[in-house]
Amino acid sequence: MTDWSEADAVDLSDAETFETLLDRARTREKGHYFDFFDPGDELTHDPGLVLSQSGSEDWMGQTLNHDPAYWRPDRARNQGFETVPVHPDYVLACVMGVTVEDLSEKGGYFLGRDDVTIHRTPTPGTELAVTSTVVETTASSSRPAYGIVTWETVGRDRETGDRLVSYERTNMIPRREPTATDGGGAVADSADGEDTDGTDASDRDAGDDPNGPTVPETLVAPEGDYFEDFRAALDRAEADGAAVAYAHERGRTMDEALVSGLPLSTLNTARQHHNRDVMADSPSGDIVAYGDVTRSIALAHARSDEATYREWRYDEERFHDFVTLGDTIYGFTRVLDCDAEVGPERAGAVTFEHVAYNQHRTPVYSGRRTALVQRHDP
Ligand SMILES: C/C(=C\C(=O)SCCNC(=O)CCNC(=O)[C@H](O)C(C)(C)COP(=O)(O)OP(=O)(O)OC[C@H]1O[C@@H](n2cnc3c(N)ncnc32)[C@H](O)[C@@H]1OP(=O)(O)O)C(=O)O
Repeated sequence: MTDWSEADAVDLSDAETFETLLDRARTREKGHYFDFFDPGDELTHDPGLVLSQSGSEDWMGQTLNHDPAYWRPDRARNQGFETVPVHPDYVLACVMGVTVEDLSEKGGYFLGRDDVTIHRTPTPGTELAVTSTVVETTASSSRPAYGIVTWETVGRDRETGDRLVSYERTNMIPRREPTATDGGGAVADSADGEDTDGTDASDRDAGDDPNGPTVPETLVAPEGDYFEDFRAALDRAEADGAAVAYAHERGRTMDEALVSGLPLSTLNTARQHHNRDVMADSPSGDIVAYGDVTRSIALAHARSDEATYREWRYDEERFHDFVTLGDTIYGFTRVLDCDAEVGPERAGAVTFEHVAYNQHRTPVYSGRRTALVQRHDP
């Protein structure tokens, strides 16, 4: 009888032999199907990840988050940090990155995130301890091949146990037994970047169309980057029946470093970001950007037009469409509220709605953000 453990018993370099072997082999799968998750289940995410200055700097450089408080000791101290901290977008992306293997590596898409709180801004060298609890599992009525799962995730400092960030996140997760009626066609339609009605958004003037969307006639932009500038703009807009909303000039085209490099640096193992072979056959037709990268770029565009003091809270974050290699991400901001009573003397809270949109003017992300913004004269 052949001893198959003998090194020479099979020629693995012969293509035909190898293909036959592959056909017979069981694939040891990664990740979990929808059916695995039950409300109340708790999961501890084992990959330890140590937040690093180089990781944070790479994230900030690539996403255009160039706030000097996260690069320079003098500017960090000036903003109330003891030493240069790691950037909150990097922390959030790392906390979520290490959950992917347990929660969403099987596939499906990151749909949204709510109730995101930045509890502390850690320093380089902080080791993460991340846990998740299944909050809700629901069937998808439009996509029988998928279910929708919401988890609550908390990222802590492993040494002190202090909470760093917490949030609720929702993904579409494939079922073990997919049906033939997966609505992939609808996705393919939107993935090509065309509007579904076949028109270019720039051709439409909502104000002239009685059936068009309701939008304010006038949009006001703040005159400067400080808390008082945002408050003055809101006052001006209220007096004129206008809204405070503006676009940011910068754009960032999605390259390999952003689409595959940054998620992998957070230990995010979602195939969507790095396996072009599998993704060629998926609704998006190619690898897609990590939602946290897309979002961070849009927020960076907004922060470049704002004297940010601290990141604080985010809510109603939604990912509306795929972002693939070569897409360019721009940012648009609406100012919702200014609260002078919150925060330290030198800053006030401003609540924004930010949109990331692509070169076809299609929104790919939207979310609310409350940040502390510096005052002119504390
Ligand atoms: C991390 C990570 C992965 C990633 O980062 S992937 C990159 C970021 N995400 C994306 O690129 C997805 C972008 N979104 C889309 O392309 C479309 O939304 C999508 C996924 C194709 C779905 O399109 P639909 O038009 O079918 O979308 P619907 O709005 O109808 O949603 C489908 C069902 O989901 C429910 N739903 C949507 N958002 C939420 C939410 N926040 N909370 C709860 N449920 C939500 C929606 O109600 C629909 O339900 P039905 O019962 O009607 O099916 C990683 O791997 O973790």
